[in-house]
Parts: sequence; structure tokens; C-alpha cells
Amino acid sequence: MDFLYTYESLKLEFPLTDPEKAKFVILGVPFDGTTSFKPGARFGPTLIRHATLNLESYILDYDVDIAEFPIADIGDIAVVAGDPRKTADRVRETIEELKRVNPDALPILLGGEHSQTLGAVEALKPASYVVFDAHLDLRNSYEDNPYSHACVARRISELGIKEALFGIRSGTKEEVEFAEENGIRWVHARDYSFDSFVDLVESLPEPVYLSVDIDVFDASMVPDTGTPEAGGLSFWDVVEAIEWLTANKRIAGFDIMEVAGTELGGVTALTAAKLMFYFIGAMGKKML
Ligand SMILES: N=C(N)NCCCCNCCCN
Ligand SMILES: [Mn+2]
Ligand SMILES: [Mn+2]
Repeated sequence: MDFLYTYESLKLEFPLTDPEKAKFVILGVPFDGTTSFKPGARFGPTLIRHATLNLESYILDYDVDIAEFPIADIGDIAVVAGDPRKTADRVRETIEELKRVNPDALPILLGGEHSQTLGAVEALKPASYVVFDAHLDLRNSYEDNPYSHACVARRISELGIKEALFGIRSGTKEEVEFAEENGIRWVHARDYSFDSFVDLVESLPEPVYLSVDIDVFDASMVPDTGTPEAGGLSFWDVVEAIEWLTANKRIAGFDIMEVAGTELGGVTALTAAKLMFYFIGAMGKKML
């Protein structure tokens, strides 16, 4: 039976739809195994869902209420602790299963380490990968692990998927050279502008997978993430990019990764939750 004042505390507050019928399908990936600096990514999905309690589902600047959109939440992936590849396999299989029952479903991953984006990309096979991140994530291997979060853009590029990276302010010389040799274009956080985004993304083939590593934002906004970096983008920088992308390109999937922390109500999860609402609002507006 349903009670008037209760809801599934680990699910979103607003009315949810069956995954078979939903347009937006939320999937948590609480993987926390290769982060090199701050722990807590395993709590990311729960922290983001909890943070949604603080937000209005009505988006002022869009005049839309995302509670009216068909959204499902299929819960969290049971992770294989310490094994990002095996966990990403589960992500891939889960999304493949979802797309079989609902080919129109748009998966929204909440993480959890960025390594898990690989599983979603493998399932959805986009033509392009657009990512907001402080880091290049183009290492061939990190701490002896080719499936570390620090290698995810490299693994995705090896699938033949075109890439564009924004908000970057951390990487190695080898990563920069790999990008150059492989035609991977990226914009430093210092040089980021809306025009620089459109410039790189305009010619990318569709559909596009959009990934937001939460550490792209300035470290002051997102202290609860595995590897925070000063000098990041603003909230509206990323929202405006999402608006352009959802209006101009077909989107295969979306994620917000690397949210961590151990305390409810933190500003990092609030930033992630608000960004998810804007993404759903921008995508949903098109369906009205
Ligand atoms: N994609 C990422 N998040 N990469 C993080 C790499 C951290 C490198 N620390 C190097 C410290 C050298 N003393
Ligand atoms: Mn990062
Ligand atoms: Mn990353």
C-alpha cells in the first residue's frame, strides 16, 4: 500500500515511471576502487539522490516541471569491489538490458568513479564522447590499472569514438601528446567559453554521449570528489553547454560522475543534483 508521506528514501522524491515506459532512466554506480586521493565515491549516487530533496522540480528559467516527465530509477549497480572492469561490465549489461525493453530510454548514470562511464559507452555505442572534466583521463594505465578512472577517455577513444574535452586543467605530457596524435581536441579551463564549446562540438558525429566529471567545477563548489582541482568552470558554463547540446545533437546517454563524500547535504552532491535537473529539464523541454 501507499502512505501519504513516505517514499523510497533511496529513490527520487517525485513520481517515478516504469523503466519500460520512462524517457529518463537513472542508474547509480557506487564504484569506489581506484580513486587516488579522496575516498567516498561509493556514496555518490545516494548523496545525489538525497540532495534532490532540497530542489524544486519546477525549473524557473525553463518554465518546466521535471516531475511531469517520465523518469525511472532502477537503483544501483552491485559493484565488484576493487574491479572497475568487472563492474563496468555490469553497467554495460544493465544498460543493454534496459535498451532491449525500452529502446527510447535515455540512461542517466550517477557515480561513482569515472571508470564506470566506459560500461555505459560500450552499451550505447555513441559516435562522439563529450566530457567536462578537470582531468584529461587519457593515461594508458594508472597505478597499474588500465581501467582506472584516470584512463577512461583513453579507453573510449580506442573504441573509435570521437572526443572533445572541456574544463581541463590537469594531465601529463604523455596525455597531451596522445591527444595531439589522435586528434582529440580539448579546451583548458582558462580558455573555456561557450563559443569554444560550440566550436569543437558542432562538427562531432551523432549520437553524443555526454559525461560530466563533477571535478570540472571549481574545487570550491565540489570539495567532495576523488581528485579536486582549483580553477574550474562555473555551474552556468556547464548548463549552457548542456542546453546547446540537447538542442542541437542527439544524445545517447548522460552521466554525472566522481561525486563522493560521507556526509549528507554537501555542496558537491547539491551541485550534481541541480545539474541533473537541468539536464532533464533541457531534454524534456524538447518532448513537450
Ligand atoms: N583523472 C584523474 N582524476 N587523475 C588524477 C590523477 C592524480 C595524479 N596525481 C599525481 C600526483 C603526483 N604527485
Ligand atoms: Mn576528473
Ligand atoms: Mn574524469
